[in-house]
Amino acid sequence: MDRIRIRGGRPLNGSIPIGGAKNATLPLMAAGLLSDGPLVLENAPDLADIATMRHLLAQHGLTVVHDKAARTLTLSGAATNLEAPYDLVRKMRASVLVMGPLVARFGEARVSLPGGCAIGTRPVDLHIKGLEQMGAVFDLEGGYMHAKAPQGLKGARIIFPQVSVGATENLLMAACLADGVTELVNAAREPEIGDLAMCLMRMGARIEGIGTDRLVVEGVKTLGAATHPIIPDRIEAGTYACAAAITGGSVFLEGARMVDLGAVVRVMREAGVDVAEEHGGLRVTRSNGLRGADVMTEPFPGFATDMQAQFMALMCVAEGASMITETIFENRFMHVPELTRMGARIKYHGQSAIVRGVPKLSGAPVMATDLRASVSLVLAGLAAQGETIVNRVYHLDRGYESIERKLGAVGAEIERV
Ligand SMILES: CC(=O)N[C@H]1[C@@H](OP(=O)(O)OP(=O)(O)OC[C@H]2O[C@@H](n3ccc(=O)[nH]c3=O)[C@H](O)[C@@H]2O)O[C@H](CO)[C@@H](O)[C@@H]1O
Ligand SMILES: C=C(OP(=O)(O)O)C(=O)O
Repeated sequence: MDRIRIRGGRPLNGSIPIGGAKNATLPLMAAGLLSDGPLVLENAPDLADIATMRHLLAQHGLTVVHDKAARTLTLSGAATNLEAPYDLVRKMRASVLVMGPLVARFGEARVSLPGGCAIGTRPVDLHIKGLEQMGAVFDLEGGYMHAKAPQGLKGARIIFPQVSVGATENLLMAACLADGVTELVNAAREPEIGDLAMCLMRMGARIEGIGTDRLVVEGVKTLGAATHPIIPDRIEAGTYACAAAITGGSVFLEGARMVDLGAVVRVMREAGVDVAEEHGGLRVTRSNGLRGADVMTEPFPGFATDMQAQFMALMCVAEGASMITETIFENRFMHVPELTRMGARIKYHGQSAIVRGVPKLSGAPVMATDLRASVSLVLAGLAAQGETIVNRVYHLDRGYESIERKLGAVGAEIERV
């Protein structure tokens, strides 16, 4: 059951529930290492990455209970093993988020270096440099980062030379238990960071500047129990917004919030898609033709790199040309050759792609190497004439819960085969 078959050409109409954000849940789970808990995370999605993080934390010694019916994750206990093994870290890069909490609370961590991945080299130097500034000493041995801070971490002024979501999260968590004040300058402002900060505050942390690029954290001795609702997944919402738009339908995205979508809504409107706030969610409707629109990926509130592939699929059937520039990751156009196999006209050079819209795509067997590239092929398949088979569905299961059920419920002809 690792392929999805789609027969395209049906406009989507109805309502799609948006789950808790994968990219908020993963750091929130890592925050469970900072206290004995219990930390109760509400609105938890059921995704492969969440299961991987659960395994990682369990092998550190935490008790992690995922009540899928109640959609809660409950984390409790203290870490007894300070090593994050290669086998789990290579499966999911966000595993590196255990490093800050482990060093801050236990004075030591041994975390496998994640290595590169399909979308770029993705080094973790900013995580390491920040922790070093806070007094940790690093050794690299056998592919592992071994960090030690036997006297605990100390507050520091850390100026990020480049915006990094993961490094901001790791250092924010570490700073909560450091001695003194930590200032994170040029911090990432993604909604998932605000969500993490809110949860840490509920656990007893002292943080100022939430939602800005300067976070100031006054370390405390211990953190405690908390219950925290996870924010809705803005990338899942944006993806289904593209599904409504590419099929010429009208879909209500239950739970989605305009404020989290940043530039994505502005660009979709420029492309001729109507996005409106309604009670409890967003309605996305496309009644007329799509127009080409240019985008450049940027840190939040700019256009999210995690929406680039989906927007490109949309632009494949727009009238006119669109220029799509990827500035965050150096290799995030792996969907281009696959979209081309479906009849798209795309040329790319370096970090920019020109998409010239065509009236129709045609279904084909396709495969992709990462999560968002895979879902862009599902979107193209929904609009294409004939049958599309998307292979390697395990990529989709990392970030989209019940994708075939959610799309099927609004009229798509889609099944797992
Ligand atoms: C689990 C999670 O939340 N993943 C998201 C997170 O990934 P992640 O946290 O890995 O992404 P970053 O924001 O750290 O990466 C941004 C850029 O900075 C570079 N960099 C990062 C750290 C570092 O130490 N050195 C360095 O050079 C990266 O290679 C990349 O080019 O933010 C990305 C950018 O919005 C999203 O695409 C991912 O979906
Ligand atoms: C790139 C992504 O995730 P990760 O950082 O976990 O690889 C993503 O969610 O699109």
